[in-house]
Amino acid sequence: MTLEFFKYQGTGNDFVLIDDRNETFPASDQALVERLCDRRFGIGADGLILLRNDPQYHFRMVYFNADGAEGSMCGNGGRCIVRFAHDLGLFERETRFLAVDGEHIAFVTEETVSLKMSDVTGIDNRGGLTFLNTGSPHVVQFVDDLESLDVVKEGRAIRYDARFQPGGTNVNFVQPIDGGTLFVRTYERGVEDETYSCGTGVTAVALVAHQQLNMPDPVLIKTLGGNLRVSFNAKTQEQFDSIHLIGPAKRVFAGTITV
Ligand SMILES: N[C@H](CCC[C@H](N)C(=O)O)C(=O)O
Repeated sequence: MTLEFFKYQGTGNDFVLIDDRNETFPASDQALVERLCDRRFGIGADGLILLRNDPQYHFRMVYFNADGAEGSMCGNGGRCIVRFAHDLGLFERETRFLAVDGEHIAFVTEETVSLKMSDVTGIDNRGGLTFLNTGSPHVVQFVDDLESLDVVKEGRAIRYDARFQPGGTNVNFVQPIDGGTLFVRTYERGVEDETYSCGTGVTAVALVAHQQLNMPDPVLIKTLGGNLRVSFNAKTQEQFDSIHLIGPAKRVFAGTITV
């Protein structure tokens, strides 16, 4: 079988995008998705995303982590599929689409995609670790020297910690740069490695920084792959709506692969 694919990236979080409006992609073949995402034996990506039709929306997003399993919400992937749908001509400036965590609205400009994220209803303390769900589960931990932190080692220990079983969690390490800017590095579940950026992760970080450091809206985030902005409305200290993740998302290349 020959597959046509597109490669997109949003602040270095990279994805294989497939136009699957005719629903021919074998989505239950986990080994195939894993192989397509493999950086040596496949195309290489942090995840794979199918663009499918939906009767009530411009499109539906189906997201798989690099391990081939269907994942929870992916913020950078969401921004990339919005750019993809725009490149396919499915909408002009504003879109409504469906993802695993429900409806999303997004706006595109030449440079950026602004994606409305799900509302956040709580921030927990799990035995000393700050945990919240922004569409995907995230731990947020402040550290002093993020540059030299072993993110894979420290992140993996928390990802598999008993407090977050059975699903596990993504893990974000954060160091404030100034009163409105944070440096973030993320260990991603399902990729089982550090990625260059994680959209639901930096969203979680911004909300926690508002709660714990009084950081005002919007929060600016620096990741290994570039800069993002998170804007939000704080209803209480741990409830947020009108959350938007804003930053670049670009097509890198297109290709065909025989599988
Ligand atoms: N990179 C993604 C997160 C994917 C979530 C995934 N790692 C999981 O929790 O299963 C993002 O930009 O939000």
